[in-house]
Order: sequence, then C-alpha cells, then structure tokens
Amino acid sequence: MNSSPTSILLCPPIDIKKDTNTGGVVFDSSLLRKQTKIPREFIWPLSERPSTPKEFNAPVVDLQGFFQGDEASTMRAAELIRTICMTHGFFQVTNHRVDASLAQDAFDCMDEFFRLPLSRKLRAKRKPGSMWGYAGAHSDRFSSKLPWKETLSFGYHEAGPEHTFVDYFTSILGKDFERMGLVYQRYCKAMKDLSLAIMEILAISLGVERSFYREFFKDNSSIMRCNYYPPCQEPELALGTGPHCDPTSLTVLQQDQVGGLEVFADGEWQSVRPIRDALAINIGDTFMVCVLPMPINKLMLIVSLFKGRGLVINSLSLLKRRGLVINIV
Ligand SMILES: C=C1C[C@]23C[C@@]1(O)CC[C@H]2[C@]1(C)CCC[C@@](C)(C(=O)O)[C@H]1[C@@H]3C(=O)O
Ligand SMILES: O=C(O)CCC(=O)C(=O)O
Repeated sequence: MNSSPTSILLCPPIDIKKDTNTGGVVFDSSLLRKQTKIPREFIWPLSERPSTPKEFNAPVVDLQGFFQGDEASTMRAAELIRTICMTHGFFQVTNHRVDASLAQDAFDCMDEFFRLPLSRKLRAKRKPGSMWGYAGAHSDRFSSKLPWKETLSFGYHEAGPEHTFVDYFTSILGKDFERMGLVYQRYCKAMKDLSLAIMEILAISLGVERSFYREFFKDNSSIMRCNYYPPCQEPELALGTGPHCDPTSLTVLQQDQVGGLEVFADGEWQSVRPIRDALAINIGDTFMVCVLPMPINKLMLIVSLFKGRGLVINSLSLLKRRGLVINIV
C-alpha cells in the first residue's frame, strides 16, 4: 500500500515547513501523514530502531482481590509485583477500577483535540520551560531523530482547584472544550487513586510499612500526556517515541489496541501486546534506584510505528495509536 504507484502520484513529497522564529520543523500531521517520503529529521539511525521484536510476556496483575480487601489475593499480587520489580519493572493491571466509560471519554477528548487544524492546536503550544501544552514532534527542543507524534501535556495536583483543567482548556481553546477539562480532571483523579493503590501493593512487595508509599505520594504531582501518533507512510524509518527511561516514580499508560509499545527486557526489545481494558504500569527510575535492594538495569521503553506482527500502523487509516500517560513524579 505504501509504495503503490497511485499513492506516489497522489502524494508527491513536499518540502517540510520550518518555523520562521525557531527554524524548527513544523509538524502538520494533516499533511505529513500523506507524504510517501518522510522528512530526514524523522529518520532514526538503523542501529537505534528495533527490528521486528518478539512478543513480551508481560505479567498481568489482577487487582480485584486487593480492592475487595482479600488478604490472600493481595499477598499474591504483592509477590508477583516483587518478582516483576526484581526483573524488569513492567506489568499490566486488570480490574483496576478506572471506569471504562471515563477511559473512553479520555480517548475521545484527545481525538477531538488532535483533529483540530494545526493553527488551533498551536494556541495551546507549550512554552519553553513549561510542562503544559501542545508540542508537535518536540521540534521546538530537538532538530533530528524527531518523534513522529503530537503531545498534549499538563500537570495534575489533587489538592489544586477543581476547575484548573476547565479553565485551562476553555481559555486556550474556547467554551467547546469545557467537557475536555472536566473529563481530564476526573481521569487524573482516577489515575491518582489507582497509583496510590499500586503504591500500597509495592510497599508490601518491598517489605516496607504498608501505607508508607501511599502516604509519601499522596500529596504528589503528576504529569499527564496525551500522545497521538499519526499515520506514517515510512514507519520502518521513524519512531513514535524514542528509547527512554521514565525519570519519575510510577507510570500508568492507557493505550489503544494498535500496539507499538516495546520494552527492553532480557537484553532485547520486546513488543507489548495491548490487553483490552488493562492498563500498563512501569516503575520509573526513582523507584528503581530508591527502593530496590539490589541494582538492576533501568527499564527502557520505546514506541515503534509497527504493530507487533510487523504490520504498518495506521496506513489502514481507521486504526489509531494513542497513549494516555500519567507519570507520578
Ligand atoms: C520527565 C519526562 C520527560 C519525558 C516525559 C517524562 O515525564 C518521562 C519520559 C520523557 C520522554 C517521554 C522520553 C522520550 C522523549 C521525550 C521528549 C518524549 O518523547 O516525550 C520525553 C519527555 C520529555 O518531555 O522530555
Ligand atoms: O505513548 C505511549 O504509548 C508511551 C509513550 C511513553 O513511553 C512515554 O510517553 O513515556
């Protein structure tokens, strides 16, 4: 499909637009998604691109027993998480009590935002030094090995005013985005509650007083990111998110069914098959360094633009690749 003569004729490569102030690439996904040749700024060195990875056998932790106060089940979950922390630090959780319709609303709101024309998204453009706002391919910060993605980020603090997000979205995008503010306010609260529950199990796993991390993190801040990976006509050359560790404590990720997330485990990149209604969790650097009794390798993540089975993401334009990420700092 990518290299069919018709698509080449319909979509001749264009010169990439540059920001007149910063000289950075302008990531206009409505145009770039149709380009048969991607701009060189997005091409990653072969050595940094994972080749078709094998599937990662991600452990699944069922939180039902924990939430029902079942001690035996909680201890089993804690033991499983302990083993996970001692090896790679990545797992998925089911029965996590984040309402499915809220999770769907969070995807719908991000779709609504990323569908806007670039000029409107740029009204929310992230200012240097701020964590709040929209960024296309992080081209304001980097000039090569750009990620093929758009991001909308904001910070969450439970004790902050309840209307923080509503004020932010409506002031920047207009009244129509009031619902988006309300949805993300509820969503971040739900994710915060979940992260504290996981902190409690982590405390049991690691042999510290049960409420220790819950107390420690209860007044914390979180970073929320909506990552949207638009269709790419040369997905084998680009990456959605480059190889990285999370320099934070705990990450909760809600992803759609397309796939693309990979973890570096046992010395190789391995793809994580999304499980419907499950959330992906990984402990970040802070947790690894502070709490683990023995040094282990940091967990590395990447988002490739391939599905696990090597099919091209999103060329079949109905598919999407979306990640809603919360980093507990
Ligand atoms: C503190 C952070 C920086 C990044 C977000 C995060 O909360 C966790 C990981 C970082 C990141 C995702 C690693 C890959 C590159 C990056 C620029 C991105 O693609 O978003 C990173 C984030 C950043 O904003 O610097
Ligand atoms: O978007 C995703 O699926 C995950 C991206 C990621 O690893 C991150 O933003 O830290």
